[in-house]
Amino acid sequence: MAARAGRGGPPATIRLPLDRALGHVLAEALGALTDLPSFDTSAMDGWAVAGPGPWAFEAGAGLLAGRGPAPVLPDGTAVRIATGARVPPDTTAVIRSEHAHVDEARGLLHARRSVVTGQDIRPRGQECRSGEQLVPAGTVVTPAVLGLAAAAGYDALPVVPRPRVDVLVLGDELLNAGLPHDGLIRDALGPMLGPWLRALGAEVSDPRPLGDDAGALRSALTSSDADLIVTTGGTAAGPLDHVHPVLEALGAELLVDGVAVRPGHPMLLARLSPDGPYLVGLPGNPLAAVSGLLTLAEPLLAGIAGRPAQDPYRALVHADVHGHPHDTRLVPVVHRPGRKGGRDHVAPLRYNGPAMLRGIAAADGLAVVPPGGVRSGTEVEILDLPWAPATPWTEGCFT
Ligand SMILES: Nc1nc2c(c(=O)[nH]1)N[C@H]1C(S)=C(S)[C@@H](COP(=O)(O)OP(=O)(O)OC[C@H]3O[C@@H](n4cnc5c(N)ncnc54)[C@H](O)[C@@H]3O)O[C@H]1N2
Ligand code: MOO
Repeated sequence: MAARAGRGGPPATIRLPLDRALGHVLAEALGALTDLPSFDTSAMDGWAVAGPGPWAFEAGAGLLAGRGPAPVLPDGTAVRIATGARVPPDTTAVIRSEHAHVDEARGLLHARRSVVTGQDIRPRGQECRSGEQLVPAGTVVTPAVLGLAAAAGYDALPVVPRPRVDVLVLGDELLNAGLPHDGLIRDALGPMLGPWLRALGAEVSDPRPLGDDAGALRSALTSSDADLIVTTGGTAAGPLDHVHPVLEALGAELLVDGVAVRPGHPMLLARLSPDGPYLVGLPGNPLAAVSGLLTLAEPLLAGIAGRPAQDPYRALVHADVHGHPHDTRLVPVVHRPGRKGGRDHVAPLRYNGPAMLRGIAAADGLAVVPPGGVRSGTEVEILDLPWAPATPWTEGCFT
């Protein structure tokens, strides 16, 4: 539902220079603007040779990287060549300097080992031809994608603008500094949500502490120009839980109003108006808020940003995990390699109560545990945390 909502409109496209494009999603596929390499290139420092040896050569620095085209290399001759230099036409092979014997007296070059035609030459177009697709639309621009784009001739990239997110932190009991005291506790969600949402590709404003003030919540919602508003706390039915009443007063459409998931069952997804921002209401219990982040905010943002949603996958779980009688549980897990011939698996972590963050801080994923629980050795679906990402588009392409 959240992913579908996010994909509702066509994603906008902007062009950003390479040094500002990191982390954005490509709005279009990147086609190579040139052959790569764009000329036959020496892969080693050594000698370009033509025909069978020994080869006559002239003294001097020879062919260097970054210079214009070299003249044709006549049969039976050799010329010094640097890594990255253009290989002269009619070159048979490049011989690495450590595999060559230079007879200065006779002006002859000998190979110390057999020479294979084409060795240590990177032929033009070896990596790609001009126009060939390098990276599909929807790919997140990583440092490596930036390098590839530059190599292929790009100065700017067509990307989807980052979704803008406002974070509103509700609760009179929250402190922003120091130790808990007198029933007051530290706000654990404000410091977590900005970086987490940025890791999902969003542009996030500083979290705004609003206390338990329905009027402040209402005016924050109506004055926001974000694509998504994330609230924390106030989703349940307590005396100071203002999220539902304020959404109702604003005529918002509730798309998800509670889920059969623990922790996180009161999470909600709403749209403030048909063209207005979405709102993800995260429960106040910190691990319950993480559940809502992964299952509502992440797919919604992926949809808005044109990014493919996480590919579901399963992994062996290494211990019995108890279940909720009728709801699905999300349990922090960490991936572990199999030892002594055992299979790779995930280990469930302790300290996974709804109000705890100790388990998730050590985790790289959440296991989806069906009602009733699972036995050790069962496969369960895993939701990755954003700092344990996969790159689904490479599968089948280069493997
Ligand atoms: N009668 C019922 N009460 C509750 C139910 C229920 O089904 N029936 N569900 C419980 C569950 S489960 C959750 S989760 C919470 C959700 O409540 P809210 O979203 O309204 O959250 P709050 O009441 O505001 O806070 C809950 C809890 O979390 C602490 N909190 C809130 N914000 C933060 C923060 N930014 N950093 C750290 N901790 C925070 C808050 O102090 C409370 O302890 O409702 C249950 N109640
Ligand atoms: O969402 Mo509560 O368990 O579901 O913390």
